Amino acid sequence: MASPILKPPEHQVAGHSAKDGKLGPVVDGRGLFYKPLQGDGRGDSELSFYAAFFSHPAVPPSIRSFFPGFHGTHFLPSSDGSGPRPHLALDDLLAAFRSPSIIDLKIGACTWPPDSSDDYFRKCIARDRESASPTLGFRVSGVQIQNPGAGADSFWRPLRSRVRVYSVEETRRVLRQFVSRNSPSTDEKPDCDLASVVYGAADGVLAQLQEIKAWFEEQTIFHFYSASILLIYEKDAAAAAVGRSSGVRVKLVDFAHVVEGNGIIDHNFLGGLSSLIKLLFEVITDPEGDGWKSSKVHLSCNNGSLESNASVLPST
Ligand SMILES: Nc1ncnc2c1ncn2[C@@H]1O[C@H](COP(=O)(O)OP(=O)(O)OP(=O)(O)O)[C@@H](O)[C@H]1O
Ligand SMILES: O=P(O)(O)O[C@@H]1[C@H](O)[C@H](O)[C@@H](OP(=O)(O)O)[C@H](OP(=O)(O)O)[C@H]1O
Repeated sequence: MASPILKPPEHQVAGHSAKDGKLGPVVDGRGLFYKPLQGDGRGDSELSFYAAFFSHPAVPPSIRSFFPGFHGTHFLPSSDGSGPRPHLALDDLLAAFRSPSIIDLKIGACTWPPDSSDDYFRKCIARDRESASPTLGFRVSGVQIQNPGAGADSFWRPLRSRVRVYSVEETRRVLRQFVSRNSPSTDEKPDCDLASVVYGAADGVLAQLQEIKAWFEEQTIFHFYSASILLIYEKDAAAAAVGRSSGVRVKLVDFAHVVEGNGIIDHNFLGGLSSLIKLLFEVITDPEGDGWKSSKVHLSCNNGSLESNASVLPST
């Protein structure tokens, strides 16, 4: 069989990109996503995580299914032309989708593991403070939303430099735009028409997040700093899903900063996940988006604490 042609993924919404001669992931068009091992120990750390996670007897198969399948490392040419280097071979989570809407949500008020260097701590906290992470316990890292009015292959992709500094209000809004049929690129109020299917169906986002949360309420094996949850769905499939599977996928990615849990609950990830669940639930129960009130949130973090007076959580 001829070797597959490797190319940058068409639907990558965050992280390092192989476009423009830079180092980033490539796909083979046959179902695999190859992520180059990054330097500074990050690549080795992510590789160790995948090896430990998929061989750990205490991780239930149902939880493994929320992670990309791991197929070892492959020596492949680097997309930046720097020669062959090891790549993690992962399931291509987008392989089955033609026009996917995708959002990458970086989970945790705190994005740096304990024992990070001072430089790394400073880099992370500077980015976190520009974002909704300290307040919400998660932030949007990237998003693309299919724009139905403009054709199946037309997407709204806000600039990543804007997305990563989204305020709480902007985060709430994009979670509504994500499940709306009206155009995300206008000032129109998001109609949230697909929220009950995408977020609320029996096999939808909330049901899957609750399953993940139930595991995080018990597991003390790993602490997931700076990992992301990807939400992926196809608008046409969701619109036609009445009584059938919504086809929505929830996946965890990006494990360069996972550390051992040492018998302690991952409060940082669990807190962000709970906050995300609450906001998504609000989209279903309050599609008009009126039930919000101002409250003060205080989230403790490695090396410090963060406080905010912003309007944050939905009233209950
Ligand atoms: N297995 C996968 N299949 C398909 N797409 C993926 C997969 N893993 C990641 N992606 C895409 O690549 C993006 C970046 O992934 P990831 O966070 O792992 O990369 P990264 O370069 O380590 O990111 P960062 O710079 O934020 O640490 C995700 O937002 C998603 O769009
Ligand atoms: O969210 P953005 O805007 O995509 O920014 C990136 C994000 O913060 C990553 O988590 C970080 O990698 P690490 O988590 O591994 O530090 C990366 O650093 P890098 O550019 O130094 O790789 C940033 O560029």
